[in-house]
Amino acid sequence: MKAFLQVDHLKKSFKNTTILKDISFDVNKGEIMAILGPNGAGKSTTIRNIMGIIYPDEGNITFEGKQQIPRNKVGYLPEERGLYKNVQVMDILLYLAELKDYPRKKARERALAYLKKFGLEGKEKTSVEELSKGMGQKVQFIASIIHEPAFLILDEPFSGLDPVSQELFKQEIRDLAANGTAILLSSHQMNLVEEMCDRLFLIHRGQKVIYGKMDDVKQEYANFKCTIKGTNKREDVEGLPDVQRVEQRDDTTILYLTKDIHIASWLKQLPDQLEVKELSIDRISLHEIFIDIATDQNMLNEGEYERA
Ligand SMILES: Nc1ncnc2c1ncn2[C@@H]1O[C@H](COP(=O)(O)OP(=O)(O)OP(=O)(O)O)[C@@H](O)[C@H]1O
Repeated sequence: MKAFLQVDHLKKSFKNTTILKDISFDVNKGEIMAILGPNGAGKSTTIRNIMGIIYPDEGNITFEGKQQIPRNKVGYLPEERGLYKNVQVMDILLYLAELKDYPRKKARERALAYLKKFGLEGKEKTSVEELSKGMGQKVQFIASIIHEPAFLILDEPFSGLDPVSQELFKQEIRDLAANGTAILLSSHQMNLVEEMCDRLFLIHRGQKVIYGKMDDVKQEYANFKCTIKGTNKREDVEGLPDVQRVEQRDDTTILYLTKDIHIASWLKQLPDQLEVKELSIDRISLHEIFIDIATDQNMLNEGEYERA
């Protein structure tokens, strides 16, 4: 796959504080790449560097091999929402398309089609300030893709959307990638990231922690967990083989298991005195992997992971 965006050894400090320490990743054409990390990790700072809003202290950012950002080929849904308020929906969409040198007639056609798709048919003449939060977000999303960008940055695209609208956005983002758009997506909604993204780049305190294909990351980090309903003492389960961590709440015990264990064999050796009203085996989710990293639990202490 060909990279549209290449970020190499990005470093950025504000005053005397280093915010980004040697960040490198790329985004290929036709893929959805997630940039993830706890609050304050440096995601928006990375995106602002890519967009040329701020400049890196060190490092290189290239678009199809060139240093200059090809503004007309880039779409950006920023974290800070806000379109001009006192303007009609169609006018703002056409204005933004014009800024990208996109033909007016095509822009109007696309705007109408997207407004219809997102349930905003007939809102062309509505003033932006009269839109609800979710409606405003839909218009801003349309604004970011009206000019058919080859590279799209979406910062928290799902916030404030109802479940139906989330599905619409999900499908649209997938379709854009399927048509060759390179997409960099930042979101705290791990379930959506897990479903949608091809690769992920996870930063913590301005440094890379995980960079790789979603499937490989899950394979590497999504260990099994065993959830048991029943009254069991912590000390009775803590000593069981291959148990890395135990969580207990009321009569539920969750045993986080070590990597690469054989589940059938592990189940066979559970002691007879264990009270089991219900038992389930699952792989931990990206959400749980994220929490482990954000709270500095053991998982990644053995080193970094890269398999992009
Ligand atoms: N203009 C600035 N001046 C000084 N510090 C800044 C500036 N912008 C960001 N920072 C700091 O850089 C760090 C990273 O911020 P950033 O906004 O990139 O995080 P983020 O990963 O996008 O977080 P969130 O998930 O909360 O949006 C934070 O500690 C923040 O306080």
